[in-house]
Amino acid sequence: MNISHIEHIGIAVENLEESIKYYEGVLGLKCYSIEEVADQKVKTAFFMVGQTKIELLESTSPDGPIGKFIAKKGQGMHHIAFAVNDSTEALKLAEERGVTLIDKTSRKGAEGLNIGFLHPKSTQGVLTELCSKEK
Ligand SMILES: C[C@@H](C(=O)O)C(=O)SCCNC(=O)CCNC(=O)[C@H](O)C(C)(C)COP(=O)(O)OP(=O)(O)OC[C@H]1O[C@@H](n2cnc3c(N)ncnc32)[C@H](O)[C@@H]1OP(=O)(O)O
Repeated sequence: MNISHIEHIGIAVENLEESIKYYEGVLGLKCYSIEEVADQKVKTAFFMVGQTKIELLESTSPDGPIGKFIAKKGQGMHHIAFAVNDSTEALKLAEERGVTLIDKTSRKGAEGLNIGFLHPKSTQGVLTELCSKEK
């Protein structure tokens, strides 16, 4: 699997602008990027914390994964993302080790990374993302 570090922690929020005010105004972090990822029906905002990022996720549609998550559970921690060398290889390995995949192969996520998700029902309750840089 070769996980090198926690790439980011994904947090579902109702309103990106309001949440950015908290992360900047209270915690003193700096939002360095806002990006829409149409494929995932989200708008993201990123903050660097050491080597790890916080990724805020606002839904752009009620039927997207974040829209559905917030409707059921409200705002809060949504997923953990690990940096790996090759996300498609890591997905394959996870499947061989008995994990149910959401994505069979990688797709494009924020910041141009190749990403894929493991189903929380087979990862001890935590939605898990594997991501790697384009080689
Ligand atoms: C931009 C990109 C990036 O980083 O670059 C992103 O982050 S995109 C971030 C947004 N995209 C994604 O999350 C894509 C992957 N997610 C998905 O495909 C979906 O959200 C699923 C995780 C499969 C959930 O699907 P859906 O909402 O249709 O099903 P559901 O609500 O019935 O959930 C099925 C079961 O999983 C649980 N469940 C749902 N979301 C969960 C989460 N975030 N963490 C832990 N458990 C979770 C539910 O409680 C439920 O358990 P019970 O059966 O016990 O009630």
